[in-house]
Amino acid sequence: MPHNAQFLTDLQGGLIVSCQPVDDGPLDTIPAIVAFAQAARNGGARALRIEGADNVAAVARACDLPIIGIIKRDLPDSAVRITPFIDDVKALAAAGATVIAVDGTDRVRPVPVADLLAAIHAAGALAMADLATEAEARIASRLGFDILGTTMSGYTGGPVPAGPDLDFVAACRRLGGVVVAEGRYNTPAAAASAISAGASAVCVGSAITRTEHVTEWFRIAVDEAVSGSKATVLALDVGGTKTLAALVRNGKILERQTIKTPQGVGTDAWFSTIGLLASNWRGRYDAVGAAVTGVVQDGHWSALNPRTLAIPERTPLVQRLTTLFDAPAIALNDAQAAAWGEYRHGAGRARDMVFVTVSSGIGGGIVLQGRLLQGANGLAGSLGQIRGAPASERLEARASGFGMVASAAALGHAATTHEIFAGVENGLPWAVALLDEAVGDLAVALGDMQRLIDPQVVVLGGGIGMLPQFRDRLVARLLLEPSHLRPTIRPAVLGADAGIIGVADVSMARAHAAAERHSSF
Ligand SMILES: CC(=O)N[C@H](C=O)[C@@H](O)[C@H](O)[C@H](O)COP(=O)(O)O
Repeated sequence: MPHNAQFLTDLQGGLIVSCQPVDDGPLDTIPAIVAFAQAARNGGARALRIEGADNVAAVARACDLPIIGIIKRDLPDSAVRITPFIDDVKALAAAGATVIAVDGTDRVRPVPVADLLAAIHAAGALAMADLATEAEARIASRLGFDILGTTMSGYTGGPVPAGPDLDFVAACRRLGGVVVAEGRYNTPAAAASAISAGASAVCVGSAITRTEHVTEWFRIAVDEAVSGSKATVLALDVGGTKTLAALVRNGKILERQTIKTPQGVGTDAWFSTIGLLASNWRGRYDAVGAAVTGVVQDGHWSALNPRTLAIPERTPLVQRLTTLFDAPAIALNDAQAAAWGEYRHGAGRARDMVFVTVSSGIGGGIVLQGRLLQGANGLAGSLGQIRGAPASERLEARASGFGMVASAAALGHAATTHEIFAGVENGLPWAVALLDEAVGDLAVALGDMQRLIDPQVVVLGGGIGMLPQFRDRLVARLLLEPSHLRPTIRPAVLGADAGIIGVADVSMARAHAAAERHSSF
């Protein structure tokens, strides 16, 4: 193993291979990780990035390359995942890591970054900071980290960008020291561009050791070539107040328009308004997907909560959309669609996940073993509809935006949700008590849901669910659950786009399946 200072010199201009297979996938085993490490060495990698103390120890025994060690944890009360604890640092050092990387982002964390850095140096290892912004890089550099890594850029909120963050590499370069470009260097050309942008070394993971991801990249390219234009979806998200229409291709929104959802105009007028919304996109899409508030069963749409949107019982939505847009159409409940969107392109990339949206109402969606559950009647995942006890009202009537506004009114406060949250911010006791009660109700429901479905992650979205005031309180309440029964909450990353991205994905998959059934080979 090279001496530390020598390692930093040797790393200049080198390729680091991150051997982190897809979690729980068939290659997520110690022998496979060791094999990846040896293969990377044979291919000319200068160093390895390995997750988990056991994996680091096994790779250190079998391969003579220096190791950047990390431990990833999903914490209930912090979004920080990479090496959050001093004990993690000690375990990695004992396992043989030359460098130990920690999340260096400016987020709520269990142990200050400076303490982790001191522990790494005390253990005789080099320290790498995994960063997302220039401000964080400046702090990490000042603290004395040996390596600045661009690892976290694009992963601290919002949709993950398609390409790497070369500007951030250049910004780190300007700070001086050793810079590792990491994150979405998915092609040799992208890795080379990192060096041109000023990186000392490039770390590549998914493109080399996540076979599932690479397969998917190829599969999408082949699908597009096979189906030609069969890849653009006109996606609609019909909510109680707003309707969003977009052209979506492979999880990316190409163009979008929003209108106020037509209310009380009758079904025919309603459909012609929706038709007009997309009239200038005619000929540019091959399939249609609608994510709608309410229940969709066999292509028929019914209101679950007529207060949100009054539509006639069993409106033949799919048939009307097919005729209106002259393209194959599908429809899904909006929360189910958003669940699929977050699962495929957002924060829910786990085998089993539940999506919960808290906004004016409460909705949910369940993805188990990679399949979206719709249920026999289209109701699967309708968390807002559960009662909990015979005399109880639905959860939605208590813990949603509508519910909180009604509770405030019952207490004599005519307040909007916005005003309730402002009241919480200003410490008004009635507002704080009301929010705590809503959060308490949701925490019980999520605890019960965890017992029933046992997902790996629960992605929390919706205008209210995304508010830190709401999420932090919910996470704190869930800490009262025993750890093995406690949901792991992750903030949604697709925001208001989750529904259209999800429904477009399902619509595209159905269009491909139909094309395959009709193809002649
Ligand atoms: C954000 C985060 O947690 N990144 C992780 C850090 O270890 C890994 O999941 C990445 O695979 C690694 O950074 C390499 O990046 P890419 O797989 O894009 O080549």
